[in-house]
Amino acid sequence: MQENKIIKLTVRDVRFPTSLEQHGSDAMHTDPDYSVAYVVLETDSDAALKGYGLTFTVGRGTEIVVCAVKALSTLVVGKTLKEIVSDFRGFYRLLSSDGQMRWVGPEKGVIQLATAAILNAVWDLWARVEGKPLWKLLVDMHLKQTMLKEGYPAYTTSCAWLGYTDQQLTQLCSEALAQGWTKFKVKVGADLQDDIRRCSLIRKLIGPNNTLMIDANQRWDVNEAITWVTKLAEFHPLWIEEPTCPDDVLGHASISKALAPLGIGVATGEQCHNRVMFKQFLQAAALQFVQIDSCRVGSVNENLAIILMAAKFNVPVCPHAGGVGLCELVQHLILFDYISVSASLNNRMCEYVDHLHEHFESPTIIRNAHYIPPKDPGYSCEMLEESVQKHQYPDGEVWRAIEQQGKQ
Ligand SMILES: C[C@H](O)[C@@H](O)[C@@H](O)[C@H](O)C(=O)O
Ligand SMILES: [Mg+2]
Repeated sequence: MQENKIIKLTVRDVRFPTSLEQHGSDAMHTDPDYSVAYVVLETDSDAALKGYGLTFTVGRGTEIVVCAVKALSTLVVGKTLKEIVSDFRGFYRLLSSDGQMRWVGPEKGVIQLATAAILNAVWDLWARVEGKPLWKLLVDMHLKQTMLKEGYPAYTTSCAWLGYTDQQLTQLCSEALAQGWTKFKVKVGADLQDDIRRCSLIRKLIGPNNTLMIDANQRWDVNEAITWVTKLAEFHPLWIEEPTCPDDVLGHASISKALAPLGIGVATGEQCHNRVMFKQFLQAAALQFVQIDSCRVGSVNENLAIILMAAKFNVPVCPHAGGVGLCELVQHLILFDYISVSASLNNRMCEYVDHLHEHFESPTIIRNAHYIPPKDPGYSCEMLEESVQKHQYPDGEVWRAIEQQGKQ
């Protein structure tokens, strides 16, 4: 391998005004502008190879993540890729345990999101240097024919965001059924009567045999979660996602225990800040579905540890995706899980949200409700330069236009 010295890191604040149409809305995030802190690593390689990385965040929070990435950048610039990957564990610890930065984590919150964006770019660079898509770099073995032929099963969250009307829900759900989707997630948690109406509507539309999941985005207390979900049990959801505070391990365990007789599992992970939290959730039997996220924890490194722990506890991994770029990235990890770890599709699926893929150089390919394994080298993080420029906050043309409208 050439040395590939990293000579520059740039990070940009890229936001999409999704809140204008209530895309992505839920019980806690009523006006999310889907955003990324977008990192590009430049190298001195002959081919001027670059690594692209990102982390997903929402609206104004992006500027804090960008700031954290800048603060970490000195730990990366000047290093060679060879140096990094020959002691990746050491490099991971350098980023996550820097003596002057770890106080603001450690390994959680903004600093961890920033670590994820940088490490995602390093993984992307490495996979590009090897000329392979990341999942192949990880499995580095003969391909499983089923994945190539059929892809990895996906579920959709795009039909039933909390801010969507019943009419929108009906239309999107009917379209999705026609496209072959069989697994659907509905946002719940703001108003019980609304939830009953929406779940009943979607259950009627999808029929008794398709799969339904519900997601409360941390809206309830523990007892409230149990009572509320019990009232939705008649719609037979497979799981309740993020029923309560994402840090409340024992609370999740109580909810899991109470809902088990109803055949409803607990899913969580999109805001689970590190592998130690996942370990506790698994040890306490506090979740029945592990929702890894490509941008919340310390990139591929930490997700591999979580995938292996989930296998040890025999709990299926069903990644969180959507946002900006989360589907693009996490598909690599779930392919690795299937090919090298779980070798099972039982109760397993990967989230898919039909938004913002057009801004990526190698957007996800979905066929018949399955993720088709990506073939382009890298970790699928690279965004279209035009999209980045247009959405860069606050000077990109999209944001300038919105500001103008606000003034009129
Ligand atoms: C603010 C976001 O859209 C969340 O609602 C979203 O990540 C969600 O929890 C999901 O499971 O996709
Ligand atoms: Mg969720």
